[in-house]
Amino acid sequence: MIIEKQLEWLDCLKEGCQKAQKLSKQILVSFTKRLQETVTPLDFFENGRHTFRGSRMYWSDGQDMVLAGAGAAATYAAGIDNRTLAVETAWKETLEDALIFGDKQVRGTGPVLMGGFSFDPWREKTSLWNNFRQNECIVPQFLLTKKQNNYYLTFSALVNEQTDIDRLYRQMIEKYNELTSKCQERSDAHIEESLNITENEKERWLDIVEKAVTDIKRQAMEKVVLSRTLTVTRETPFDTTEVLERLQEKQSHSFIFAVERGDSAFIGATPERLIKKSGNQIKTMCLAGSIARGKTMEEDKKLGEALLNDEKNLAEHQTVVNMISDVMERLCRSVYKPPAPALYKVKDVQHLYTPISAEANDDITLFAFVDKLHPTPALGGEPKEKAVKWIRENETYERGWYGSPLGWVDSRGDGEFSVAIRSALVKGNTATLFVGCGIVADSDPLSELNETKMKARPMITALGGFE
Ligand SMILES: C=C(O[C@@H]1C=C(C(=O)O)C=C[C@H]1O)C(=O)O
Repeated sequence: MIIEKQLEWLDCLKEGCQKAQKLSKQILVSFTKRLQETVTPLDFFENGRHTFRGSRMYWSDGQDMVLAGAGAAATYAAGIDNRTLAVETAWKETLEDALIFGDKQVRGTGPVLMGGFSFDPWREKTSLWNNFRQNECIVPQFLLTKKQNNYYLTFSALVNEQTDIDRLYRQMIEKYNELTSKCQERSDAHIEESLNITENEKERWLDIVEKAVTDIKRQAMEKVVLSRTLTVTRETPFDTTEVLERLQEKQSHSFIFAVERGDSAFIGATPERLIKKSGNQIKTMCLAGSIARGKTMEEDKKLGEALLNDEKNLAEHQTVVNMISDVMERLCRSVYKPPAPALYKVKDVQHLYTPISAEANDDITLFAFVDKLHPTPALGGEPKEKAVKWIRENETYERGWYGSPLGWVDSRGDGEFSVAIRSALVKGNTATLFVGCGIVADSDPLSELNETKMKARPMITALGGFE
């Protein structure tokens, strides 16, 4: 521990308290320092196991950025109507008077809002997701940002005129020491145990797919994405860090995430980006249309080629391209997309993929993109409102945060939201896995069922099954 750095955080808190007195309001104070001695994001996450259980979050972009948050300095949730913009407005109000110290140039440092939104706020809540609000973004009290090989730690706190600064400071330094201490070897702790896998309401799901096909043929809608759940149990409780570690090991190029609330954790490794914003530079992607990976390179290539030429999958994909392009044309200039989809290969599955880049019009925020894009027809359908209503009325379980925007935004407005698929909600010794697929006029229920089985494999592996 470097003494001068500790004193800097104390000074920041004192300044925050003075400003809170002057303005008679709560002030968000944050302080970022570059870490000389590194603690990996997974160690940081694991170190928070006792003190921060239920308020930890992990998010990796699968490239060069990992964020790990512990504790909540501030929490933002909103009702059903205009929820994305309501969270954004509250966040902007906080930022107006926030005191931000330390290095301000690095993306994903300083006060960062991390969290997500449920798939459909109008869907009735069930006990499955009882630990998760419809939407919730938090500014972590401690945020570890790994950017390439640089590590930054951001402290954040809300202070008011009454805050006992010395006490808060002492408590935070104690927790900081705990979070950044050397982690014991975890791999020994891995539990090899057999899993019990149940496919829930399989027959009923096949009927729902058939009903969707009938409605699509009647032209009630063009496409709808239907999902189902599998329940995976074992004798002993699942361990969030262990699952994250396996995802990180086997699917390091996907967005890897974990959000803990109460004694539940929503975990996954998704290939799908909803939106990334750096300054005015925007990146999004259309990912729809799926086939298995081959057992040999040759088979893999053949399957890929079949997918690239399959009319049903191309049509499913095009629906997504049309909708996302339309949103991009409205909110951006210089929209670029390749003329035809390419393949995106992940563990066990390959997809049709069209990346889109653009330059955002001035004043268009990351939240505005989230608001307009979610759900794309890769997770909802087309037309959006009809498909989401159809899902609400016909799917037999609550999606909760599955298929929803999950990510972060910093005080500069930069950030990224992934689409939370290939995921599971883990609670004790039970994991609920979510898998879905796009249904169009010529969908065959049994092939769709097989597609969802294939999509469940990576998560089952991460829970300790298969391999
Ligand atoms: C809905 C899921 O995946 C989505 C549906 C796809 C499809 O229908 O081909 C492909 C990728 C995702 O956009 C899921 O994995 O649960």
